[in-house]
Amino acid sequence: MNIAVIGTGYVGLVTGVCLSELGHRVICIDQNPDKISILRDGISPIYEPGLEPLMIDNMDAGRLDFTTSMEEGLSSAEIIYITVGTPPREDGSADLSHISQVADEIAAHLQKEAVIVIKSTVPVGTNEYVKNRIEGMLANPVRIRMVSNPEFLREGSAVQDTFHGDRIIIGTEDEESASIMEKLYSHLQIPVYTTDIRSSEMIKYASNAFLATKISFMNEISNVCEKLGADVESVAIGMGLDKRIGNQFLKAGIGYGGSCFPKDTKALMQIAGNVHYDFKLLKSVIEVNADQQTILIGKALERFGTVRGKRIALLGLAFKPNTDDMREAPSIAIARHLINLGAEVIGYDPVANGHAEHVLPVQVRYAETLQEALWQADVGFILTEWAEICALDLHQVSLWMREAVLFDGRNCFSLGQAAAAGVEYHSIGRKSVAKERLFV
Ligand SMILES: NC(=O)c1ccc[n+]([C@@H]2O[C@H](COP(=O)([O-])OP(=O)(O)OC[C@H]3O[C@@H](n4cnc5c(N)ncnc54)[C@H](O)[C@@H]3O)[C@@H](O)[C@H]2O)c1
Ligand SMILES: O=c1ccn([C@@H]2O[C@H](COP(=O)(O)OP(=O)(O)O[C@H]3O[C@H](CO)[C@@H](O)[C@H](O)[C@H]3O)[C@@H](O)[C@H]2O)c(=O)[nH]1
Repeated sequence: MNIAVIGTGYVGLVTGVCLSELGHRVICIDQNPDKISILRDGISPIYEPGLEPLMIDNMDAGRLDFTTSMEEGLSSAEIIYITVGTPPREDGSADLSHISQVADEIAAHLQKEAVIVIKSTVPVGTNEYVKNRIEGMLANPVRIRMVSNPEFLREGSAVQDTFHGDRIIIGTEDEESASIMEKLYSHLQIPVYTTDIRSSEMIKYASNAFLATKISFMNEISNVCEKLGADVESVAIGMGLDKRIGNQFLKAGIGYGGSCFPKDTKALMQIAGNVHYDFKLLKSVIEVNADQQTILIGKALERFGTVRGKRIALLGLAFKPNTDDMREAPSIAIARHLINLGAEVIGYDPVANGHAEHVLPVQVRYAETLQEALWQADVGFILTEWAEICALDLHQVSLWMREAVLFDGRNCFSLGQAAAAGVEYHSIGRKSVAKERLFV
């Protein structure tokens, strides 16, 4: 089929590339000319494992193209995906200005009947709003069909998730659109669940809010574990053996970050508030997460009294491993806090240093390697569980650092590893390790 994808961010680019890999002819449209020019040169503007080679293969096969022109992009499209951003506004509600702008452009340039698929995460009722907006402004009187098809990919494993996701959700009001979409995805061995549009829009927010709840719940459990001398890693394993609970998303840490959970939980609060519903549980999930993001600083202050003048290495800056995305990364709040407290901060991330420079305080310096970051540091904060960080030889670390005190926000190491290496090690929901012994 001929497909146009509007927006070439994490979702749009991955969607466009994967659909072309399935044999469809895809043109990706973005208003950012720099992005389109990079893409045309066969370079992915985002770090996403496996994406760039797949993109190049499909460009070479003549199935994938990029443009800034809506007119060109929409000229032969049978299916139009909307994948532009829906960032948070000041009050937490979703900013739909990019969606509205795209609706206007579709109305101006659409020349023949098309299925319009909203993949962006949008508040309940947005598909209806977009349909009315386009129909109200159509330059040519053609039929449009709306489909809500929320995206569930995770950054860092986006290509894998697209080809092997748990489910595809299709929200539509007519059977023909449902069968067009089912046919489109028929090469993927992924269960398809078709429902009405409003429920489909809600499934996306409910799913993210539920996963965020799991994380905040485990973070609170970890805080209680610390006070009682229990080990949150063991607790999570024991809980996860119950199939009703499941063993995923039980990892305690320094809170969830990224472009989705923080934004979508706040948006769902607003969506509920708009219909006069006070979503108390979700409010707590958000509050717990805000506190958890800076929990390592509390631990450091408890240990040292002050961090003024201490040289602190932040290991991992992106919000999770295998991505360069810094949106709502816990490292942002942590770096700001440490700088305000008078610490000297040096950051290291295998791929996100460049992006971090734009969002972390200017006082933060950057290292090219883990060794450079840890060299003569008083304290190390582990913020992202990159494989390279979890593979560190702690004995070696103790030789590089001045004081060899680690605060691990991702529980990358076992307590035995830390004790054997002779580092002082404080992690999440577990006993601390003194240089010679374990202590509570
Ligand atoms: N990032 C994720 O992992 C993820 C996963 C699932 C769902 N989502 C949702 O998908 C949507 C997109 O997220 P993202 O992370 O890909 O966003 P992004 O910010 O990375 O990309 C959005 C792209 O849209 C382009 N754009 C904006 N307005 C445009 C216009 N009028 N015409 C053409 N292009 C335009 C921007 O230039 C940008 O390249 C959001 O609603 C998000 O919540 C994101
Ligand atoms: O047990 C866990 C799992 C995750 N996290 C944190 O939660 C955040 C989000 O992680 P993850 O869900 O893996 O990454 P995202 O790319 O943000 O993906 C989420 O957000 C996307 C955008 O909506 C959805 O499409 C995905 O299904 C959903 O998992 C990260 O900061 C993780 O460190 C934890 O703290 N503990």
